[in-house]
Amino acid sequence: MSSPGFFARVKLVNSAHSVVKDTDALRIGILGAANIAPPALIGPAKHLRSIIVVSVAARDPVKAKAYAEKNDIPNTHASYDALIADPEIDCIYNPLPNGLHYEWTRKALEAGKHVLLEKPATSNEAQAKELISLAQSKNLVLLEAFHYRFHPASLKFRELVQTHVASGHPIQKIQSVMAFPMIFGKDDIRFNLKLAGGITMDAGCYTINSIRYFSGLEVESVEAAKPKIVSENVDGRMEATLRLKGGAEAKLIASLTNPWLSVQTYREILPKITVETDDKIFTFGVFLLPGVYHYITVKDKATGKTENLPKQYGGGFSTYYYQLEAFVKAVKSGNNKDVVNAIPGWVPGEDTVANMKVIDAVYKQAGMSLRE
Ligand SMILES: NC(=O)C1=CN([C@@H]2O[C@H](COP(=O)(O)OP(=O)(O)OC[C@H]3O[C@@H](n4cnc5c(N)ncnc54)[C@H](OP(=O)(O)O)[C@@H]3O)[C@@H](O)[C@H]2O)C=CC1
Ligand SMILES: O=C1OC[C@@H](O)[C@H](O)[C@H]1O
Repeated sequence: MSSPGFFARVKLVNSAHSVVKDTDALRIGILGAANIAPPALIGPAKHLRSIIVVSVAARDPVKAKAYAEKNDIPNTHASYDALIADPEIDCIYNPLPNGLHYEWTRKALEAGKHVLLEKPATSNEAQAKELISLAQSKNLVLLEAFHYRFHPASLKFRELVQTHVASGHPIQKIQSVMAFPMIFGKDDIRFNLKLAGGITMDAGCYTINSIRYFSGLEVESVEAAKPKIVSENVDGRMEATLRLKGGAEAKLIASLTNPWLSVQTYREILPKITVETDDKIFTFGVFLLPGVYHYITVKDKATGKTENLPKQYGGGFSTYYYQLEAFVKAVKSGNNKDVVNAIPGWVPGEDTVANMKVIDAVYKQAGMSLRE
């Protein structure tokens, strides 16, 4: 497949030309008229024959209708409960605020629906455990939307690191950064404690997930956690040091409060993961949205030379497209474990629980209370 150029990629990842749908296409409904749904679900679904976005429910039915019209969604439901209860719907997309993930995902699973659930999965580890075991007991797919993992560039970077590790070079250090200035207002759900806000939940969940995913190592302990508190028990920036099993040190920086026009913003604006072994430093820049742009470099510590690897744009689709394709495959397989576990980038239930466990541990280490 040839790779499109930068502007073609930006256009493609945002484009929404519709393909003809399969007669047995999955039918998915959206909980809430959320901002993330158009790029994360509605657009990508238009490219896929095997899934149709059939409805959206909002707390205000007028808002749901306007959203449906704007996004070419054929139907609306008068409430979240009504959407979940609809027997014509196979799957639910849950992009509600973090603090509502558990309640509405549980309801959807209880109603027999497969769920694509926005990150972070729940407010804390205990809730994640409950949801995962409920999904397993009902043989339903529950996927936490760590979309970046499914993109060809992420798969390539992981393979690169893992191959080097397997050749006798264990990871010594790893760092993941996702730090932006104040792009959301103070009233945003991300800073609302009642809705399980906080930066460790928001950008932090990606940094933790990427450390675990690319290293293939679990977190042994959280050794330090330094928050910048923006309101009671809400972190606007978090820096933490983790110890991974086997001894490697991991650092995360997550922020949504970097000062505009500062050196800090300049240094941290691009999400970046760096993995260091005894002899090499692997870097994956813009690992979160590699469909738009990314770079992968390998620096040889002895010679100081840096190799720039070919970019992996594939067909130029977004991370969300690849994620949705994986979700559909899992559901279509009947949640067959052999199929699901072989999907590159898949986020197994235990992975979701492990990620929430680290978020809890960061909050504990920072002297903050867990989200509820
Ligand atoms: N995967 C990704 O790249 C991204 C993921 N996210 C995740 O998606 C989720 C939603 O984020 P985002 O789309 O930016 O958020 P929005 O604020 O745009 O949407 C959240 C939706 O939740 C509904 N809602 C229900 N109860 C409340 C309440 N008490 N207060 C506020 N909203 C409520 C609203 O729906 P209604 O229409 O019913 O009023 C609203 O549309 C978060 O969990 C976030 O972490 C966010 C951005 C990127
Ligand atoms: O991808 C993202 O970028 C910005 C964040 O605040 C958001 O919630 C996250 O999912």
